[in-house]
Amino acid sequence: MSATIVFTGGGTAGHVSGNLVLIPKFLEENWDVHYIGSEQGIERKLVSDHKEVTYHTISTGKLRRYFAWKNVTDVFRVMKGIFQSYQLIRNIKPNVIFSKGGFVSVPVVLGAKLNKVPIIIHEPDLNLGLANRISLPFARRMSTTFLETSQKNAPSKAIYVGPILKDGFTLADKQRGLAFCGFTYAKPVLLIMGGSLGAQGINQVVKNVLHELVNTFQVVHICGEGKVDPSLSTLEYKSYEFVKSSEMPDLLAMADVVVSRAGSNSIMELLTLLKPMLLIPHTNGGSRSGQLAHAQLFQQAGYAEMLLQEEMSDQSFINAIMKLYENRFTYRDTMKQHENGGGANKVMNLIKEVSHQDGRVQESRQV
Ligand SMILES: CC(=O)N[C@H]1[C@@H](OP(=O)(O)OP(=O)(O)OC[C@H]2O[C@@H](n3ccc(=O)[nH]c3=O)[C@H](O)[C@@H]2O)O[C@H](CO)[C@@H](O)[C@@H]1O
Repeated sequence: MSATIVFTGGGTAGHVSGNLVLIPKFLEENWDVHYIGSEQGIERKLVSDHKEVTYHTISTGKLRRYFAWKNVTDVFRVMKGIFQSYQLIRNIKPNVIFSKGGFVSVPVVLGAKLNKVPIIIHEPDLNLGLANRISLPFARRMSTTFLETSQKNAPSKAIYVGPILKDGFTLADKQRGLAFCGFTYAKPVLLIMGGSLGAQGINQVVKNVLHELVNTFQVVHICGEGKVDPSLSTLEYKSYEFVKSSEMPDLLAMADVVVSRAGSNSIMELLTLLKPMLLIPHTNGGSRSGQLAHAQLFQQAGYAEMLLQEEMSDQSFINAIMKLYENRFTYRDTMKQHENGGGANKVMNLIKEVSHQDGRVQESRQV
């Protein structure tokens, strides 16, 4: 092994996806790759596809910005997680820790700091997430998906790299996407996705207006775990709980227009594939301002239309989709002017640079 890396991040797919892009690249270069995540979180399932990665679990608690009794018990769970991370990292002796954020990452970052292991965090959102806000003072560097984030937060540590996208996006294939859904070229395709955890509000409105949507489109809908309604399935409407990340690029390539939450990775993938998008930002809980800011930025740039969930009705949903479809070529032309490639390689170089600066790569070779 040339060196050892520990990845962390989880809670939603958005806090794992960049890691899933980087892991195969480090494995290819013979790094010893470990992941520290939670027992039940989505990260465990997603990372399990990579058999060469050693997955370690720690106790975690949710970071809430509001008062709840669970905050009290969660303090103890987080303390336990810090202790477990400290011991794990002391045994693994990694050269570097890479954190993609989410609440599971905080104990790992603190455990790394206590072991004096260099930490790099990646911030995928325009506004710093709570976990990364806590982690930033302990991190050596922070890579960012948005240029504005690197300019506004700790510019001496921050480096803009753009989104960490799967290589699959450059090879995405419309025909494979159509075959996956059993669709044809007869009608345009509308892809509806409610973020990696699904979106109940969007699912309900889709159900209400499906009969109208299929007059114009073939519709593929990613609903979230346990939310598929098999009684709605037809030749022109396919729904899935979650689509494997290896299959996602083909599904996006197949779409003529997309309705989506405004999670950072999703909107950057759509921008890369020049997909006109109707963004319905997540409006509950902590990430409210985060997704709203993304949607506003993309709307102002001319890449997207935005519809607020609290203002959404069956009719406004249909109207927004039809407007998007009618103006699809204008959105595409505007998106062509945006350049956001190469993020994964830039982060990889940063990780190697920090590992080497620290001198630990040479040390571990001698062992
Ligand atoms: C509710 C919430 O907290 N949302 C946050 C979460 O979003 P969320 O977890 O939805 O993350 P993103 O939209 O950023 O990314 C989702 C990723 O999952 C993939 N995918 C999605 C569906 C599917 O069936 N298969 C699949 O592979 C997408 O291609 C994408 O790569 O993390 C993002 C990144 O920090 C934030 O911007 C969001 O605000």
